[in-house]
Amino acid sequence: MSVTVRVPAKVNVQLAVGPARPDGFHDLANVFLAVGLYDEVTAAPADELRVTCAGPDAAQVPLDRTNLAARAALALAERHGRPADVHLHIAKDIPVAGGMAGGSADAAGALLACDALWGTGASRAELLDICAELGSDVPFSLVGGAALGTGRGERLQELAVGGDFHWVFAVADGGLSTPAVYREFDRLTPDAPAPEASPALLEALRTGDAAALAATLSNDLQAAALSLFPALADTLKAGTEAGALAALVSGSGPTTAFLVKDADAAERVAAALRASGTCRTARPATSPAPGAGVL
Ligand SMILES: C[C@](O)(CO)[C@H](O)COP(=O)(O)OP(=O)(O)OC[C@H]1O[C@@H](n2ccc(N)nc2=O)[C@H](O)[C@@H]1O
Ligand SMILES: Nc1ncnc2c1ncn2[C@@H]1O[C@H](COP(=O)(O)OP(=O)(O)OP(=O)(O)O)[C@@H](O)[C@H]1O
Repeated sequence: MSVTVRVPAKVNVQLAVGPARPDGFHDLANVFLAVGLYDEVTAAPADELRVTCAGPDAAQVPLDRTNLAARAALALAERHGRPADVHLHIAKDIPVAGGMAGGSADAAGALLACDALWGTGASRAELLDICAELGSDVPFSLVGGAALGTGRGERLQELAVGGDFHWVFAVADGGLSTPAVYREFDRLTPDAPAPEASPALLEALRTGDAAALAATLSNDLQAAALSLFPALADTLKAGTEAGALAALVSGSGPTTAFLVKDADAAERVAAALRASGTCRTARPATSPAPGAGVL
């Protein structure tokens, strides 16, 4: 018997970042939107904890206990006083170290898959609690849809979305370390104001208005990501020239996100980005996508 869970990637349509806190994290107003690029995590009984991974970026994924999926299984097992005797297989389609919460998706997926496999019966509140311990983005990977994350991004308020949005994601050659991008933000922004969600952006999500969303997208980490990975400016320019409504760095990058009018525009912009030579590949996807779910 095995259990497979599908989990979406995310893009941050607003990422407002405050000053560094005493614990090293930053307070955020983080508007998450789940997008239809997915990892699948399968949990099956095994003699001991084992992780395998397949997919184009699999070589960059650690298979030891530092893997976020393994950490999720260990955290659930420990709380319930049982061994983490499970084989976790990750079918990886979300870019690694790309700012799309791929590791977080695998953590949320492993948690849900182990809960079902082991019959743990953890409540939603307990699962969300474990998610928050594992990482700031992990609760959103479980919930999906759209949500405003406050605190370090782990305290979620679900948001209504009035329609589908179409995107293209340009996958960069290489990754960026999330802590390094936050450190660069601190260096570039010595007097960051307290973060606040944009009412105009929340309204654009609520009405499903792509043009209004395009006018309100923002990412306070973008300048830091560009400072560490200057070639991203060429990718942003290529997508904009190809007709995207708006372009921004996804979270801590280096994946870049292009909001487009419809599915046809997504195919056109993706083709232009691939031909531009400014990214490794370009992937169309729609949002919102559902959160982690057993298949
Ligand atoms: C950039 C985003 O992806 C936007 O959603 C997230 O803020 C990052 O979330 P994540 O990868 O789950 O991050 P965590 O695993 O919780 O933290 C990794 C590191 O990122 C930095 N970090 C993360 C979240 C936050 N609110 N402030 C931070 O400064 C810290 O240096 C932390 O040590
Ligand atoms: N299951 C996992 N999948 C991918 N990377 C993992 C996983 N577990 C641990 N890692 C490590 O975490 C690092 C960041 O990977 P991840 O793909 O989660 O980055 P990210 O998408 O930029 O994260 P975020 O958007 O949440 O900041 C990788 O370089 C890898 O070493």
